[in-house]
Amino acid sequence: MAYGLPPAVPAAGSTSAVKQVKLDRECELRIEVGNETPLRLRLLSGTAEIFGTELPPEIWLTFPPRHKFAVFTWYGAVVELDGDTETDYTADETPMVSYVNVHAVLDGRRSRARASPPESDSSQGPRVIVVGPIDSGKSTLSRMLLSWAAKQGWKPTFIDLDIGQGAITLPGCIAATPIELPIDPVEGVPLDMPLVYFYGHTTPSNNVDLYKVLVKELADILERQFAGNVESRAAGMVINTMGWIEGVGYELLQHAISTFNANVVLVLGQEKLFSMLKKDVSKNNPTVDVVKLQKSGGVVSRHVKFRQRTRSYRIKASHLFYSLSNDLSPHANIANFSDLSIYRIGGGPQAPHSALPIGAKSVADPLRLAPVNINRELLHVVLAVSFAKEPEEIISSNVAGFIYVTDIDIQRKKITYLAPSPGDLPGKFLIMGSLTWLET
Ligand SMILES: Nc1ncnc2c1ncn2[C@@H]1O[C@H](COP(=O)(O)OP(=O)(O)OP(=O)(O)O)[C@@H](O)[C@H]1O
Repeated sequence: MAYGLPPAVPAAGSTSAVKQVKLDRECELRIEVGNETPLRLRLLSGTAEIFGTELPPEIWLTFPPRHKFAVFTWYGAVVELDGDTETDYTADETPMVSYVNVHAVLDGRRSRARASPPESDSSQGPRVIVVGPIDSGKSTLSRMLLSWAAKQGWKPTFIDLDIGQGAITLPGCIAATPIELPIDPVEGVPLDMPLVYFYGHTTPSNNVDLYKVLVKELADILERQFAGNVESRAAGMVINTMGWIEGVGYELLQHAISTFNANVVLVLGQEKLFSMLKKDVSKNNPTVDVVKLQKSGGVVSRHVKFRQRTRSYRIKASHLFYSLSNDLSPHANIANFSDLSIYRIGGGPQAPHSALPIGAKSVADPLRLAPVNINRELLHVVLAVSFAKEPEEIISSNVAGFIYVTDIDIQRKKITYLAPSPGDLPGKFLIMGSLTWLET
């Protein structure tokens, strides 16, 4: 957690002043931190939580500019704020009681799973998938359910299928990680041991087949892990999804539900999606619970610009450089072109249209592996470092981390990149998508 120093005395003329807010039971303080400076907040008395994680008493937490969150209290609390906010207001109507009721049901199922014979089907805890349109609060609800479960000693697995935002790692990835402690309200999901697959684009329409293949790979590997781990099997999983719910987006939701064998579908904020899923999911498997939940009035809708900004912020902010070493300060490395084998997935045969027989259509193979020639186009591109030992394993392998190309010297055939640690990369094969990052 980002623990801060005691409050500084505000400078003369400063607009930020320390203020106290008293919250009655079951109320929340909704905050958008100002655009320029961080906000410090502490709990003075009572008890309160941020998205399921309890606040430590009297310790200042520092939230970065533009951060949006809520401090909720079940029994009443007084909090203190130090700094500028874009907005802060208290709400007494929240869906928190219905959310915690869902948690209680899941908790019961976890206990029953733990009490069942290890080999039996009933030893599988809840597999929850959270779905809904963009900005319906899916990530936030996933986070609460995970933190409440962790607080009670469970170690549920968090799976993030949202390639647009990427709560675990970079956008363009799908990932899973065990949650052993309530999620830090400032730092977010821990990056200790994520299992990451690189899709390489921020929308699934770039390559729907590849997206499905990677979801299946992730599900298969988790299934194997669960088979050997009674504790995580009983704790189950919480799956966060994309806000794309129409057309192919809907098909991908159904694909995720069946691939992960989800048995609880939580639908946030949309009646139509709920009734469609209730019909379609129950048809295939009547034992799946499809539950409608109210969207919180506090969820802040982020316009496209802000999304792009958070996306590049996330890429910048350490996630690009997470590595197994957990060293978050990037190192600049130089390699020869011949040292790196870069591949792209999909895109169809390279034969130009004119080379095909008249009337023939080029059949784009979405899973085709194509070697990439190093040229200036790679500048500012984010590449994933695959664990694959052979090129044929690239699609089915997870990734160790990412590098970011900062310079290409065509004459000397040298490539300069930022990586999480100095020295050799943990794998020889690199994957390129459409993910770039330009510091602005
Ligand atoms: N009760 C609340 N009070 C204040 N802010 C909130 C509240 N609930 C959620 N938010 C904020 O609203 C924003 C959107 O919420 P969230 O990320 O959960 O939505 P989402 O449905 O997952 O979005 P997406 O489809 O883009 O992934 C986040 O910045 C989150 O911190």
